Amino acid sequence: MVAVDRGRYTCQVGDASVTAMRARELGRKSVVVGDRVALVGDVSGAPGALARIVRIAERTSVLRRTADDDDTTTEGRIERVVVANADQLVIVSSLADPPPRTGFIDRCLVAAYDADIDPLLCLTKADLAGPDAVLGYYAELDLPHVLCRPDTGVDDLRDALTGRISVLVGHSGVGKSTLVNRLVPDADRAVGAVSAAGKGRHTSTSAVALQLPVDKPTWIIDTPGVRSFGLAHVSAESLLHGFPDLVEATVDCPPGCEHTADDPGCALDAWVAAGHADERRLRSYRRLLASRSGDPDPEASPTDAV
Ligand SMILES: Nc1nc2c(ncn2[C@@H]2O[C@H](COP(=O)(O)OP(=O)(O)OP(=O)(O)O)[C@@H](O)[C@H]2O)c(=O)[nH]1
Ligand SMILES: [Zn+2]
Repeated sequence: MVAVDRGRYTCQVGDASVTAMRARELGRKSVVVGDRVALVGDVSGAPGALARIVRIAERTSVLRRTADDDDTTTEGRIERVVVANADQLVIVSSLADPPPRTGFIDRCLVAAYDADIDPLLCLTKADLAGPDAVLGYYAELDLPHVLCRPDTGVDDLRDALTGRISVLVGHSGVGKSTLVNRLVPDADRAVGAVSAAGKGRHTSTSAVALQLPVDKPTWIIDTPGVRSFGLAHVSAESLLHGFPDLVEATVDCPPGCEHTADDPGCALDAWVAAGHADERRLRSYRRLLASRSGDPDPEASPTDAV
């Protein structure tokens, strides 16, 4: 399933784009972009033809987010499946305009590791600022990255995407639509101007899977609706696995240590003091830990940016 719009699902069957509705037998099961589905009815893709989705295949991966982990109401705690069956999460961050936000990248990394999806850091607007600050912050991680700028094309990114199903996430204005248009010239995603507030203008709306014109089956899933990655559904232990540069230290923590700044004897402080990991990574981890219990949104914190 490649797109959904007001209860109408678009499914790719060979070269045909088939419109389908949910069949009643699906019950309350959700169908999300990336799902492999079984269709019955008119699958010709002819104008006006309508098929029905009768079954959803077992998912190989599920990328989730909580709607908003600041919101402690039931609605705010609802866990949503963003995309099914992806094998790579492309975290798109601009190096300037808007400035990179490592807090957001860290959240995405947690979501990727939690879903067992490989992360790829895609740094855009390399013509405006260098990548050293961001790459320095992740120096202890084996994090693959690509740099994109207007004049050098997107060959490195295309190579990293080929043969995979990749989800693109990023704040508004980082240049995601620009990348998608260069990778899939037919996509025609709206490119907007960054607003004076640096927040970017919300120009694109619905998630969609697009096939890249390369020789292996290759998909990118653009998720313009995903503005943040609430992690309330991720356990404290899984959260720590989003910080592979810190996780090793915790074997020396006292039993029951929750690794907060208030935990006496938490081994993470000594680990960072000894120079094994960047102190800002520990602060970021503790902010995320706190955000899950309803404390102020760490993404709003100015210390979030490098
Ligand atoms: N200098 C520079 N500007 C870029 C680059 N890539 C994109 N831009 C500009 O950044 C602005 C935002 O680009 P978009 O592609 O619309 O960003 P987006 O992430 O899709 O934003 P939304 O559509 O709001 O989700 C546009 O004015 C682009 O022309 C780049 O590599 N360098
Ligand atoms: Zn600890």
